[in-house]
Amino acid sequence: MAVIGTERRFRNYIGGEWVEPSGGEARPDENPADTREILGLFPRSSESDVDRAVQAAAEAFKTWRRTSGPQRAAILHKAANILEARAQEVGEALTREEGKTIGEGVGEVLRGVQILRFFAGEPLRPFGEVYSATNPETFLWAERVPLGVVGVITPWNFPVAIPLWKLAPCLAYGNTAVFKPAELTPLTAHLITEVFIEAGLPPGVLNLVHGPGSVVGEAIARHPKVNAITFTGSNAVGRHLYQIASERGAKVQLELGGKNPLIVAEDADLNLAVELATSGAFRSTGQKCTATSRAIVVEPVLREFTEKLVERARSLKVGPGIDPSTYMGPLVSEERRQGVLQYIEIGKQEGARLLTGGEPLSGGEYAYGYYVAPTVFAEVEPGMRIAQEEIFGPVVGVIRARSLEEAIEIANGVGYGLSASLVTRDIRKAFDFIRSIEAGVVHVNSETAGAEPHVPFGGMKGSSSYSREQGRAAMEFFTQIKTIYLDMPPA
Ligand SMILES: NC(=O)C1=CN([C@@H]2O[C@H](COP(=O)(O)OP(=O)(O)OC[C@H]3O[C@@H](n4cnc5c(N)ncnc54)[C@H](OP(=O)(O)O)[C@@H]3O)[C@@H](O)[C@H]2O)C=CC1
Ligand SMILES: O=C(O)CCC(=O)C(=O)O
Repeated sequence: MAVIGTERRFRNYIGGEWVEPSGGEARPDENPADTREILGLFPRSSESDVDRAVQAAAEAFKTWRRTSGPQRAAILHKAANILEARAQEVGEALTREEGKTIGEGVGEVLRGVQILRFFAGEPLRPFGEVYSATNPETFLWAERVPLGVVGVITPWNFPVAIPLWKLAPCLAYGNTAVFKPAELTPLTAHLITEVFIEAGLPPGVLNLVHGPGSVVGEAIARHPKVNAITFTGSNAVGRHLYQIASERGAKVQLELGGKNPLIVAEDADLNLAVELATSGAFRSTGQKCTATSRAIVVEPVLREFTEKLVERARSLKVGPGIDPSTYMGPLVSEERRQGVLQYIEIGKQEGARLLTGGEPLSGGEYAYGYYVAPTVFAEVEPGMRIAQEEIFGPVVGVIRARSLEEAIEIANGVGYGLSASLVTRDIRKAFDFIRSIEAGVVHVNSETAGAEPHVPFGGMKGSSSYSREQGRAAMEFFTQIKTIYLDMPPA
């Protein structure tokens, strides 16, 4: 693979201009499939860069909030068309800097296009309600108005889709944004910003500040002029941000982790169940908050399901995501790889049986990448750490259940509640599951991962802060309600 070099220095985008950060520090953006490839150097910005971006966003808010819905809709539509035309290029950049396969990379960009198109429609839809007032001379209504400046802090695992499902509603409802992408995926953030600029977004409405979360993210969360924070990422950082931002009165939205179960009922189509478990556990190298990390299987089909799953996991082609025949790429970083390997050790020490995988892949085409083999554990007990904690890698644990009721109890016995799936042919079992499962996104006969852009997305329990993203539900977070009493002046 070609070494691109370190000559391409990128900048922040603030107040309608590409600007150098205040300090001179830069960070190389590497390809996790081949670390010899450096995609560019990105700013390690400071608090003063954040302040500059927030001031620009606050200034731009004064006019952006007064643009008409159709004007905002036109810009988002144009952004969708531009992104669609650049889907292959942006998808390739995504694969090169994050590691997922090219099919998933381009697919994610096209998902981003759908998200933009949905939210381009939002400013054209009703955004208020008219009431009858006690005084017949009073005109009384309540309308949704923007919040102001929103801090958008995003992770690396969906570096196009997640920023877009936050930025599109943020801007559609009349807010301005300070966008801080993950340090591991700055190039896709740069490309998204370019798309908005080309679509005609006025200066200051979207500001991009690269840099470490502990400096840039923290400064956004603490800034008194940032009215709201929308965050996706780890529980530890999410809870920390919630504390500091909500303490000063900012609105906060968190989308956090998951420990998502796929339950296999006795009557399930086992080939389907194995395919759903494989895709849910190993696509994107397991780095999805919606990934399947527990397969909870009822006893009569446990053995057959497990054998088939192991066989399927062993058959997967692991390699650089840019090769179209690859099923599973590398982990995003060495730190993440070590984190996953540590959990595999913990699983072994806890007494779970490692059936396949469990080791880093090295040599040959793996020599310069962060690869771990698709890993299946059996004899996982519900209380084990590998059955309770988010691993965020290509690891799935098979858990035995004596009945569907017990399977659902095990599924609910974790601190998370993002997504869950049941494989069954029995409609009664499906409804029992739908009613009793503690998850924000429920699937029957489909995998735990994936989300349509026009419907609410988010988790229960420790997986989110109750609010939902995407679809019309996004309006709840990105707007506030203004109630207006307009009395006719005396004649
Ligand atoms: N729910 C989900 O979709 C995701 C969950 N995770 C979970 O988190 C684990 C660790 O992943 P990681 O990428 O480190 O997740 P983080 O929560 O650390 O990162 C998410 C975003 O928050 C930023 N951030 C980090 N620290 C702070 C801070 N103190 N104040 C404000 N912003 C901050 C990060 O910046 P920076 O770029 O500097 O890291 C990044 O932009 C994963 O293993 C997984 O379990 C991770 C990604 C997505
Ligand atoms: O399953 C999906 O497509 C969305 C997953 C997600 O939001 C995440 O991993 O952060």
